[in-house]
Amino acid sequence: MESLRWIWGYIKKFKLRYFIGLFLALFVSGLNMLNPYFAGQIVDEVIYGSKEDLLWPLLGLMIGVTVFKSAIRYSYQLMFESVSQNVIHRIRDKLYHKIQQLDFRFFDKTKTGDIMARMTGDMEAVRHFTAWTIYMIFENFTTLLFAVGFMFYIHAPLALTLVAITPIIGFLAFRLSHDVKPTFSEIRGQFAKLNSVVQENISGNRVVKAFAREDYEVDKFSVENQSFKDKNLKSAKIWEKYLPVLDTLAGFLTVLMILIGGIMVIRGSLTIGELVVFNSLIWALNNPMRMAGWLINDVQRFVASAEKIQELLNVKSNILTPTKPKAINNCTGLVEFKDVSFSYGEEQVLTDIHFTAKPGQTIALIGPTGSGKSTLINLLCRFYDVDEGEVIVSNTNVKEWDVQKLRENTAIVMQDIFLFSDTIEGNIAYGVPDATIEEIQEAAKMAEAHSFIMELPEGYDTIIGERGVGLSGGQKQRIALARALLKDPAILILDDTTSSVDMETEHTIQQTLKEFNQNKTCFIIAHRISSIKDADLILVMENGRIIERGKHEELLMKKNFYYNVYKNQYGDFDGMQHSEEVVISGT
Ligand SMILES: Nc1ncnc2c1ncn2[C@@H]1O[C@H](COP(=O)(O)OP(=O)(O)OP(=O)(O)O)[C@@H](O)[C@H]1O
Repeated sequence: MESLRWIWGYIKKFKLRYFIGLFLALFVSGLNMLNPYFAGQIVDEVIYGSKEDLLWPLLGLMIGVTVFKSAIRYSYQLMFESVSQNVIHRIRDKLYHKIQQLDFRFFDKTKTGDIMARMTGDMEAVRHFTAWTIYMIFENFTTLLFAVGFMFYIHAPLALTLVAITPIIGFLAFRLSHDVKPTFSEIRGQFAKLNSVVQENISGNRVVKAFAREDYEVDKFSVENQSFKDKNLKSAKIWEKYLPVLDTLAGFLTVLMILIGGIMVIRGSLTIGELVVFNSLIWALNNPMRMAGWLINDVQRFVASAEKIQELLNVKSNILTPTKPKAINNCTGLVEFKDVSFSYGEEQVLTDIHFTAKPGQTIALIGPTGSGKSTLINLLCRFYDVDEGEVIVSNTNVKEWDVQKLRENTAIVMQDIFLFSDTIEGNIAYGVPDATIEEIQEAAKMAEAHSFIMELPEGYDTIIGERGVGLSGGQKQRIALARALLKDPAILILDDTTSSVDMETEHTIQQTLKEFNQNKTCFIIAHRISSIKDADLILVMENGRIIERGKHEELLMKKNFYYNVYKNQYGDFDGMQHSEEVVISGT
């Protein structure tokens, strides 16, 4: 019922068309009574009444009714199809819009394949229900009502005998509906799993091949595929139990009608013509019985899919713009972390983080993998909310910002670079769609990407494959950097952005960035000392805490974690020599 109410919310925008369709279906149900009536007239009046001149007009009427009925049926089928396409178009739009609003936590725990299953298979089940199932139920039901009414009008006792069987059918239909429903939920769930396996396999196909794990992947798929088959068969077994009974009852109805009707004809209480009418109308009783099983399946499939779609539509994002966000016209780039603690789940990932980054400063984050560097940045962009403390940007808590504005003022080059299957120009201009080609080229030059782009056969018009297939790791990083620089943000965040770029190119990029960042706040996460040594403030992180802070020289003097990293990267001799120089210059 809930699912019906939900789909009605979408259908009602097109209710005029839908009701005209239903009215036409009702009209056709009524027309369905005419040919049996004419057939009865041919028997009683033409054959037994010897009114041969009525034969051709009656046959003509029968042909006319058939053609007319087909034309009307075709037009209302088109109406239902058009409403269903409009409905599904709106739901798909809404779902896509919803997906854009959902936060990182949702994507952390939801598989892409699951979302894809809702956008495709579940949508199709809803479309089928709106376009076909509803009118089929209505058409079958109204035809049955007309037929029963007509039968009672012709011969009430015979009609009553035939109708007496319907409670059994009603009971069976109810049982089938009840038994089959959970299996459809299972099927939809399994379909989502199957989709996830396929999606992950395609996304990770290079890893699969590199590790020669094709057989393992095939086995993994087979397990899910088998389970999908089993769940479908389990569902089929349930309706296979009921469908033959419904079918037999439908057949039994014909036998019953011939038997009792025949006796009545012999006894003279029914004319042969009336028996012919009953015989022609019996399909209107039979058909709904035969269809009941299939239609119930369709309804339950729709309910399972509608529930899945509603579930996604009802997910609430935790990261929302407040009802009255603070109006910040000029983001200064001042960033303050005040005693920030954070966890993704049970385990604390950041503890007591505090620091201030002034406009124009470069803040570097270094530390072992998993120490919380990227997480800290995630809080700055409000991809997640802090558990304790405050993240303040431009003197305003990030929770008071309009989320979109906050992100417009930050540009991030993520560790896991994602490029769209679009031209290089389109990828660089992603954040600034109306940028001129000169501005795009300028950003590419700053990111040291211009020269390699120009060497490509189609330059900036080169279409890069999904996720940037066709480019080297360093090239992808430079395009992602250009994309961020083009935004000209108040806060620039580079998460391991030059890790795949050679030292020389990295050095050139750094020099360019120094000029570019003069009045911006820049965060650099890196593992290479060379990437961060010129930073105004280096935060050394371990286990979610800042364990050292200061400038390069100050940290070397501390001879602690940072010093050891430096020693490892530059070698003992050079490290010692350099640190001595530093100590000397620091004294
Ligand atoms: N989305 C997430 N859900 C749950 N745990 C996460 C998530 N992202 C990171 N973590 C965990 O949080 C901790 C910090 O991860 P984070 O990515 O911030 O580290 P990092 O210092 O940036 O590491 P690296 O240098 O390898 O990029 C790790 O233990 C990681 O497993």
